[in-house]
Amino acid sequence: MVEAKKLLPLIHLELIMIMQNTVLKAKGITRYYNDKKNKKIFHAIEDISFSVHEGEVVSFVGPNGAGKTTLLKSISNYLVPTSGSIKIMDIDLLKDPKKARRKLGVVFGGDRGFYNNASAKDNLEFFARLLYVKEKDIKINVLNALKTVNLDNVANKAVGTFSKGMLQRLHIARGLVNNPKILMLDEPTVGLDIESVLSIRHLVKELTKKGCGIILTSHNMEDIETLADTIFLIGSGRIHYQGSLEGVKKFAQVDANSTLTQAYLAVSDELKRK
Ligand SMILES: Nc1ncnc2c1ncn2[C@@H]1O[C@H](COP(=O)(O)OP(=O)(O)OP(=O)(O)O)[C@@H](O)[C@H]1O
Repeated sequence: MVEAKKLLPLIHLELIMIMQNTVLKAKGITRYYNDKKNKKIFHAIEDISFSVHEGEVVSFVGPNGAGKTTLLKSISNYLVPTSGSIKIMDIDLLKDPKKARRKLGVVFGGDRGFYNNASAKDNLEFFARLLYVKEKDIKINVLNALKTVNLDNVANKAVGTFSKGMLQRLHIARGLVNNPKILMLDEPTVGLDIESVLSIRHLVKELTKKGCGIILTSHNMEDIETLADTIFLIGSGRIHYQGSLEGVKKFAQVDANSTLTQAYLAVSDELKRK
């Protein structure tokens, strides 16, 4: 029989390998906007490169207008970057968006986005078809997504009867119907009561255990503190720092017991500078 002691380094190595599998690689992402009023070109994001690995949660933190939305829209195929490359599981998003999109889940959340008179199951089946999920996989994918977010018991209920927390979990299920390797979660806890917030955070952790890479945006710093493995400080369209929560605190030169909010406030002026 193999001793547990000998197995431990192997398990550790396996964990490191899981972390090393890249699910998204963005290189040199730049996006200009045509500022017609002032007759000039405005650089919203400039030369941004980063990777997301299996089971990793990454978050972008920065002031209003830093370029977060532009970046997220670029890497989720809602906006074409002016230059740069984005690979999702080695598929080029810009050259083969339809194929790359199959590996990607995008969750915007909010009160809208579903047909209120239709059931949760029918809504998700509809969105699965829009995402080109194969017809033979639709029913099982939808059921699995509903189970993951703990809504399988209300699969046949009309979405209009759902609470805010249930609706938010349904949004996440919608993002999961194509079994994505990477999930983008935009403000997943906004407007929720504390129990729902905790259930969403728990859900995010469960998804990472299954190997899903997650890009999380949130104005709730506690979400980021509890969930993010890697934090990107973004300002004026550039990444100023990338690292762990501890790393961010060191970068901001705040006490190790400080919160992310305190660390952020210590560098927010610097982030706003051009
Ligand atoms: N369609 C557009 N045309 C011109 N400028 C734009 C456009 N969209 C965004 N911008 C500008 O690009 C910059 C980055 O905007 P973006 O929305 O990406 O920032 P953000 O970090 O998401 O901000 P917020 O936290 O307020 O949502 C801002 O200065 C914004 O005014």
